Amino acid sequence: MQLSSTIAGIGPLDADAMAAARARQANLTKPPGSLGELEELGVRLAGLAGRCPPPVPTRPAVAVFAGDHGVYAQGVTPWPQEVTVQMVANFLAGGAVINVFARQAGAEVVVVDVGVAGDLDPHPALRSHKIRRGTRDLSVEAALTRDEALAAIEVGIATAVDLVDAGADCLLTGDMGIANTTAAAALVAAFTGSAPARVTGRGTGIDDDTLARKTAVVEAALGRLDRSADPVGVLAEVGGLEHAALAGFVLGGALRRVPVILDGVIADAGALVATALCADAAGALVAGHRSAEPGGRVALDHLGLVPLLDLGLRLGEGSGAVLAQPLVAAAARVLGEVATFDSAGVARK
Ligand SMILES: Cc1cc2ncn([C@H]3O[C@H](COP(=O)(O)O)[C@@H](O)[C@H]3O)c2cc1C
Ligand SMILES: O=C(O)c1cccnc1
Repeated sequence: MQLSSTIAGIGPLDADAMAAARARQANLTKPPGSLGELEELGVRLAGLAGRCPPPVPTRPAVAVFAGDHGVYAQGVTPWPQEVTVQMVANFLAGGAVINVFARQAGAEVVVVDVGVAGDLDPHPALRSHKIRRGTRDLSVEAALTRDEALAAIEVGIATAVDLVDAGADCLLTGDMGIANTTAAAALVAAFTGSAPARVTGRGTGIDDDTLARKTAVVEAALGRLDRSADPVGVLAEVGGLEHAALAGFVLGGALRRVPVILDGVIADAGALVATALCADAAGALVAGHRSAEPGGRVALDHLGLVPLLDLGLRLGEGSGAVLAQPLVAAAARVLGEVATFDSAGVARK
């Protein structure tokens, strides 16, 4: 599905449904505001669905977008690049953390190859949309051409639309790609204007020397960036194929008006791209958790999102999004099922 027509189809949250949800929150048998962030989340879910009470999402689907990174060559991660392809096989075999958490939450898992450097055997849960075998090295040249970035965005849009049209009512972001926290840091710096040192973190667990090298790599990429570039131009210069696909996934979810629960820093970076392309896409976003990666916090602040969980997670794969999904369902369910003061005969002054 095309980016331009997708953006044109995304509208704002429904103000009437949100007003109805706020009024209803005030009449439910609880002190006003006592459910904290879940109350505002319920209001936003009503605005997204265009009705109050909003539907309770019961069929979550997580899409794990996988790709490799040319910047791996700069020594920014302690893990071998083959781990990307090996972990994709692990996802398909059902043995990774995301599979375990998805079984716990009753979520479907699909894996989307947008740019894994190695070959993958066909599998029913694998969608093969390889755009190229890994990006170019973002520290020395543009990671992607504009056409490659656009193609990856459109894979993400199509994945979201396809999952929703097949019955999913809540989309969860996932990622796999060794070295992808470097590209995520570069995107967060570019879209928020933050210094690379503030948004570059230890990823899978790097020592001080590697962190210094990783930060210098992000600085080099940012130094090359044309400040007048549009969001797709910025994405192509310093991003990754999975970040691009995640941006499209957010847009596709917003188009279909279902909540999109963000996982960690890779998804947060993708959401920055998506909202730069279409501000109204922000209405579909739910921050599943706050990643331990510093760029995650900066991105969520920029997006104005309050994370539902803050567990020090730094895995990716979609793990934090899947853990947060029951909270999103609970926020919707409250509006439909909690008794009102009148219906339950509970007094208030
Ligand atoms: C075994 C393993 C499983 C993972 N699952 C997610 N990631 C996460 O770590 C990677 C990013 O970190 P960095 O930028 O430091 O390489 C991504 O693949 C991300 O999804 C994993 C990483 C490893 C090693
Ligand atoms: O925030 C994340 O999703 C994350 C952090 C570190 C490594 N991989 C993913």
